[in-house]
Amino acid sequence: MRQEAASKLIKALQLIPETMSFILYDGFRPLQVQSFLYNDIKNKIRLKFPQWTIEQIEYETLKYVAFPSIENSSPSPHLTGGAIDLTLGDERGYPLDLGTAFDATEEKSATAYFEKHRSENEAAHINRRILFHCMTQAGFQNYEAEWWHYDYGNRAWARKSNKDQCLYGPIIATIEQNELKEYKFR
Ligand SMILES: C[C@@H](N)C(=O)N[C@H](C)C(=O)O
Repeated sequence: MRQEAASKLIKALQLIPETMSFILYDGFRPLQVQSFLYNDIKNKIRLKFPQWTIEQIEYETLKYVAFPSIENSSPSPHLTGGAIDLTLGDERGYPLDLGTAFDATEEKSATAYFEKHRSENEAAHINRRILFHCMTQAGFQNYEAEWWHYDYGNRAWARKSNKDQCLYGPIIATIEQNELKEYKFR
């Protein structure tokens, strides 16, 4: 992650109850990884809804994964180093119940789902609130379709925080044989 975004994450970690921990999934992603995820999730949605049109499949895909882009004007959030996917763990680092699996492409993944369906899963309702309040208090913005996705400094963050400008553009990384060879900030 970018340095300031990482500092904000440490701040959020200091706000969660002592009996909890953070489990980090994805921070910065190079374009190849974003492209892989985009195609993978699109295929899964195609298999789940074989009767859907291409437009419906693309619409649903874009709910759960950003279009892979290194354009200065519209980089995918994870390509900026300002996005983080995470969940809460217990004190030994075992994941707590947040209501769905990470990356589940379903209605229940929406952060506020349990606000209206509290009785379905009281623990997930409380855990999502804890994650949300600690992350937003530290300066992150949540992506409403995914309880695990938070942004700092990128375009999504700037838009939701009413800032005129974002802090981070894309990070252009060269990957060879699954290793990061070189990167530059934009
Ligand atoms: C794929 C999922 N973990 C994710 O990161 N989704 C958001 C929308 C993204 O791709 O930026």
